Amino acid sequence: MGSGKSTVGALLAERLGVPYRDTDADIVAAEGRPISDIFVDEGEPYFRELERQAVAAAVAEHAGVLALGGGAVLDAGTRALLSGLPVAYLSMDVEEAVRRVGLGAARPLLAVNPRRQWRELMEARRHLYTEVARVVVATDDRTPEEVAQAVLDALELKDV
Ligand SMILES: Nc1ncnc2c1ncn2[C@@H]1O[C@H](COP(=O)(O)OP(=O)(O)OP(=O)(O)O)[C@@H](O)[C@H]1O
Ligand SMILES: O=C(O)C1=C[C@@H](O)[C@@H](O)[C@H](O)C1
Ligand SMILES: [Mg+2]
Repeated sequence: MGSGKSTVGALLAERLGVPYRDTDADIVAAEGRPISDIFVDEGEPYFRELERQAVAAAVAEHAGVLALGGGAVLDAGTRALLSGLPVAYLSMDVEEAVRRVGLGAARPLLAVNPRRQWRELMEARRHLYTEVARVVVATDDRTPEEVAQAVLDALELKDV
C-alpha cells in the first residue's frame, strides 16, 4: 500500500514504450464509486471478486505494465492468474509507508491504528507477495526513477 506501484508502474511503462494500466482504477471506473465505498457497502470478499475479474481481464487483453491493488495477492484465483508472469514486488518498511502516505483513513484497511494494522497486514501478506513475485525490489531511500531502473535490471528488461 503506497509502495509506489502506480508511480513506478507508469514510469516503467514510459521507459518500455508500452501502455500502463492499474486494476484499482479499472474497478473504480467500472463501479463508478471509490474503493472505500465498495469495501463499506459490499465488504472485502466482494471487492476481491471484482479484483480477480479485473486482473483476469487485464492479463488477457493488456500488453504492458499492470499495477495491482495492494491486497490482490490474498485471492488464490488472482495468484493463479499471475503465475509465470514477470511480477515485481515493491517492498518498503513501515516508516517509509508513514512518510509516503501517512497511513491515512483513505485506505479502508488502515482506518484504525494504522501503524499496527500496517505491520499486521504485512505479516499476513509478505509470504504471498514473495510467492507471486519473480523479483523483490526494495523501495526505501530510492526515488521512483531509481526503483523503476531497479525493476528493469532485476527483470532483465531493456528500455527503449
Ligand atoms: N520511491 C518513492 N520515494 C518517495 N515517494 C514515493 C516513491 N514512490 C511513490 N512515492 C509516493 O508515495 C505515494 C504512494 O505512491 P503510489 O500511489 O504510487 O503507491 P501505490 O503502491 O500505487 O499505492 P496504492 O496501494 O494505494 O495503490 C505517492 O505520493 C507517491 O508520489
Ligand atoms: O492493500 C489492500 O488490501 C488494498 C490496497 C489498494 O490498492 C486497494 O486495492 C484497496 O484499498 C485494498
Ligand atoms: Mg496504486
